[in-house]
Amino acid sequence: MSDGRRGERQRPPARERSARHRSDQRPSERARRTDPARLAAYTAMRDVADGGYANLVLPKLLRDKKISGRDAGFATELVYGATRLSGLYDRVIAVAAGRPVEKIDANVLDTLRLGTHQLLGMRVPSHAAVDETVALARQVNGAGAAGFVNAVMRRVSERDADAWVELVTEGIADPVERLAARTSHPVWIAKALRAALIGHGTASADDVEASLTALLESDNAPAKVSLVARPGLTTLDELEDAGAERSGLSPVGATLPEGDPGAIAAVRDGRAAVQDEGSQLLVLALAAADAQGQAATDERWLDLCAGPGGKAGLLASLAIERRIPFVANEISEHRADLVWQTLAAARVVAREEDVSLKVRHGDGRDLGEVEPGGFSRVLVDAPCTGLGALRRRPEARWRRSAGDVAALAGLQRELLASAVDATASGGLVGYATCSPHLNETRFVVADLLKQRDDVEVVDARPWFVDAAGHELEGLGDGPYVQLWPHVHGTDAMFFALLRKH
Ligand SMILES: C[S@@+](CC[C@H](N)C(=O)[O-])C[C@H]1O[C@@H](n2cnc3c(N)ncnc32)[C@H](O)[C@@H]1O
Repeated sequence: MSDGRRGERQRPPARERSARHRSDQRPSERARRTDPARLAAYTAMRDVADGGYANLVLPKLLRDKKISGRDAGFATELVYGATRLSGLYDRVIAVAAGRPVEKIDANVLDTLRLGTHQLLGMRVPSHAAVDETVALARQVNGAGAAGFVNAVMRRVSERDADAWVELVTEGIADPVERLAARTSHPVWIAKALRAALIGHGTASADDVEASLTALLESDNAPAKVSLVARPGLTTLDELEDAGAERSGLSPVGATLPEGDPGAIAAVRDGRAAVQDEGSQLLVLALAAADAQGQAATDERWLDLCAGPGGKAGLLASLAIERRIPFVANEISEHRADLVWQTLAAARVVAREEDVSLKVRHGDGRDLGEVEPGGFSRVLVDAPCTGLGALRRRPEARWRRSAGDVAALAGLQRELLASAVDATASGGLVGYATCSPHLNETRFVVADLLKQRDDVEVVDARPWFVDAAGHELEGLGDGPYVQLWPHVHGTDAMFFALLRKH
């Protein structure tokens, strides 16, 4: 369970409140409204239920409501925690309410999830969690619902988190299903991650349970905010001056211990960005690896599916430093616009240095035909399920389905084949996903190798070490690199390096 941050704010001392039962309170007191942070958290939960993304809707809400500092942190933990752990909390709520959660109004259920997270996942004192949740329910769900919420919350507060987890999972016989329930993951994801840990050689079938437990638990822990200092555009010193700390993992990476990254000037104007360090390392590795033949003498780089432009931002700055032309391609017009904006600072420098930097709006599957052999290095950061970044996207695990893996399979293979076609002899293709799922990673590359003999796999591990500038633990037996949150502290990025003959 994640750490909470606070108890009560703007409230009378606990002694005064706990001395009286709620039914003894004056009506005016009973009608008290909840605080802005909890209200914003509830609003964000409802927006997410309507299809929004927590990492987009919540920051906007907090800005609009002028909620900042500790209150913003509290609201964020509430929304992220209650969303991630909603699978587990729904089991708890069902027992406490004496009815399946499907029989509870969806608005009321979100209120209960927020309250349950305060009780079981944060350090909010029980009486504050119950009182504030009832106040929230009265405000947003109505007086009738508030009575029900009060009863359920009181029942939830009777046990601690460990006791509840034990109670709601003790009847599940299958160990992976039980672990999935304990860590609030859909069973299909727990099974796919288990297969990935074994299939990538990170764990053996005999000892996979410990790794799987650590991996699933890492999905429930807030990810640190990682920044990239785009070379030639800013420096780690500038980020340090703005409060970031050098990370030690990526040579261009830093961690922001607190505060809004958007408040940092270098981030605001695109010289730095928020970027997972696994993503940084794979871009640096692709740029460092040795191209051969024509590709080595006539460099031109391509990011085949670049939107919204995180990796393109780093690739472009490296390309400009080496005076190498760079193209970022993206199929979605909106996301191609985002790439254009992401590259704003790089575009200025590219113009000054007279280096070609282009954003192309089009289908990457066509590029191999449109520009056969036209590039020395091609990055395919393929559309994927994102199962390696669940800690950053709290709602993602509940939105994805096993069918998504199959639905993306054809596109991933076509993009990789097109990338190989677009690569010059001796050139390199980097195939990356932010998912460790075997069907999106190794099996995509294996299918390519079965179908063509003009490409070979290069061991990516030495280039990661070269890129990092220090040894990296847990890179496995190669030739692919699979990073893990519980091992490397990064998203579970997969990277395959291929050389065209
Ligand atoms: C995983 S994201 C890329 C993330 C990006 N590299 C970054 O670091 O910000 C995959 C991107 O591929 C794009 N995409 C999907 N199908 C595509 C296609 N046929 N051709 C080009 N891009 C495509 C998606 O719109 C999405 O922006």
